[in-house]
Amino acid sequence: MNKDFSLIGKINEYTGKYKKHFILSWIFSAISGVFMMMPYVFIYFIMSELIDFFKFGGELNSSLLLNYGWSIVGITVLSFILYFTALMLSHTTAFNVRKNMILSSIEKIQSFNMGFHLNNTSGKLRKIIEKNTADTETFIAHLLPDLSQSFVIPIAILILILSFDYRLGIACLIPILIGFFLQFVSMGDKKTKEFNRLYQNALEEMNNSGVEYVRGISVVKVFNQSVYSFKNFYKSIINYKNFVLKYTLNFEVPFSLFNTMINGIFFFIIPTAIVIYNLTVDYKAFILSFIFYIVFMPAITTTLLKILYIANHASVTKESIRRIENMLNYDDLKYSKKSISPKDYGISFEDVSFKYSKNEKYALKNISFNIQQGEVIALVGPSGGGKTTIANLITRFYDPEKGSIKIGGVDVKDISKNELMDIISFVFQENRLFKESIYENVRYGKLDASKQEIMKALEKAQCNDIIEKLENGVDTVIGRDGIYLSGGEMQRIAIARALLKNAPIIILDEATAFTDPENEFKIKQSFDELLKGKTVIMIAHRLSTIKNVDKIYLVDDGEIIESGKHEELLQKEGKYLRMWNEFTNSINWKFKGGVNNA
Ligand SMILES: Nc1ncnc2c1ncn2[C@@H]1O[C@H](COP(=O)(O)OP(=O)(O)OP(=O)(O)O)[C@@H](O)[C@H]1O
Repeated sequence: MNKDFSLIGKINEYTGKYKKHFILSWIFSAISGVFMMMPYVFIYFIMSELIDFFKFGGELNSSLLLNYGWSIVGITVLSFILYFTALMLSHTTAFNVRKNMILSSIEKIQSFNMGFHLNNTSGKLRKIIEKNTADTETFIAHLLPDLSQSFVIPIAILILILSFDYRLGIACLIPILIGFFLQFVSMGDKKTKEFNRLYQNALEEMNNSGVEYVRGISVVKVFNQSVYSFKNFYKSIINYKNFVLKYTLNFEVPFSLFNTMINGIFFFIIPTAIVIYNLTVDYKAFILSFIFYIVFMPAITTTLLKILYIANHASVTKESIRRIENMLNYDDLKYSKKSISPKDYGISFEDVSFKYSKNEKYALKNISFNIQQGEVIALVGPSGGGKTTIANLITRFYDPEKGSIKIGGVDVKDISKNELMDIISFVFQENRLFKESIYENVRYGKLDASKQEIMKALEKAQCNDIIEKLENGVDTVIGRDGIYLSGGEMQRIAIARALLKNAPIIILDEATAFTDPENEFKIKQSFDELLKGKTVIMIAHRLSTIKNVDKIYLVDDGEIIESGKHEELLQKEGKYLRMWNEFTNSINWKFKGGVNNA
């Protein structure tokens, strides 16, 4: 979203049922702003009485003065009460706007396909949502009431300064206008917007690399490094510092001039007063006005500085909202309305080409292959060859640029999102378990599963030994009270979840990558259960695990360069044979070293 938008209009979109609070906060604050100016009028009347008394003598009308005094107290108290109410209302609005922004962002993010999530880490998304909604909340809570005052008070000031003595009023206006002109020239709306954009970029970069740094702290510690060695983080801190410093120094002269101008109203008003004094005949009116302007000056200066402060924050908030909306402006995959159910669970790739982004090379080039329902196939090949990409396309984490992917003869684009997710189970390289009980973690596979079904899945996935050693059994919360599971144990829980889901298509991505021999044996047993009668796509590096599959596809540089059964591929004496030899050599090498994990 690069179009300009109205900040108030945008905030209003998120107020929900708190729209009334939002409007009332504005009204109360505006009235309070007008009331804040009124004591100056009474001060003028008091001064008028005093000048008459000192000049002409006679009796001082003390009851009138007392009335004026009490009026000042009353109006000031009323103004405070109104402002306080406005702040209460603006705070309630702010909390709710933030809540609505977070909820709608999460709802939208959740609906995006996995491609979005693979390219945007959860840490990055969290930072964007948290920081920008916090900026918006602060603005609404603390500055929104002042924003309405910044419209009303200048008008009130203008009326006041021009109505007592317009000549002195103009003398006041000259430095104000010069000050704002200087400020506008040096820091116009466009420049402020650009500054805020660059500032937030620098801040975001520093935050993101900070998260990366914290995540990699174990490496930093093991290698006895410091923050200086973590180049990205260090660079982003220096970048941020340089940017802010350079920009601040840019405004050293214009901002000092602005400040001097609006604080230097006396410099204009005193010479004007001297000239008018020599011309005027009504000395009382003149002296009265002059004293009034002297008393009123600080109110003008404070208000003007406040307006500048609000304008700056409004620009920051606008940029914050723009960032959230840009993130949510993701071009998600389109799902067909017709939604056809596949006839069976065979998978075919027909001349599929794909690249992750326009400027990158093709990750897959004209790939075609067929997997029959119930077949177990394996994708092997060098790192970066395109194995995971094939799996990502079946689940529609992305759509191919060319060609089509079909399940049971139906293009995956024509299968509804829910059905596609229901018919495929994905066992990832790193299986994420939620910070919940083992029972709940497995239940995510099928939300309406009975306890019996869940326990059965755990048993089939060879998880009994894990549950037995934990005091609270299946109710043990993983990640709490120092209870953590090993990679292999987490994998078995994830397999139990997949078993419970009982999807007809299973994709295993490097499923045995992190396991020790004992765990691997158990995992193999649980796999046998999981894979029974299913269409299976295995992505594997350890060739020993896929020797018996129905068909092996060797994917290299985005192409299938060899395919067939293990024996057939060996006979071809091509790349697969070389990989197999390297694999068996590595086993022998490990044997010599006395360790064999293959
Ligand atoms: N999210 C992504 N964005 C951009 N490029 C990507 C992304 N994921 C993979 N690639 C690129 O696509 C190509 C294929 O990667 P892919 O992960 O499919 O290979 P792989 O065979 O599964 O590798 P490995 O065995 O190391 O997991 C590589 O060049 C990789 O750099």
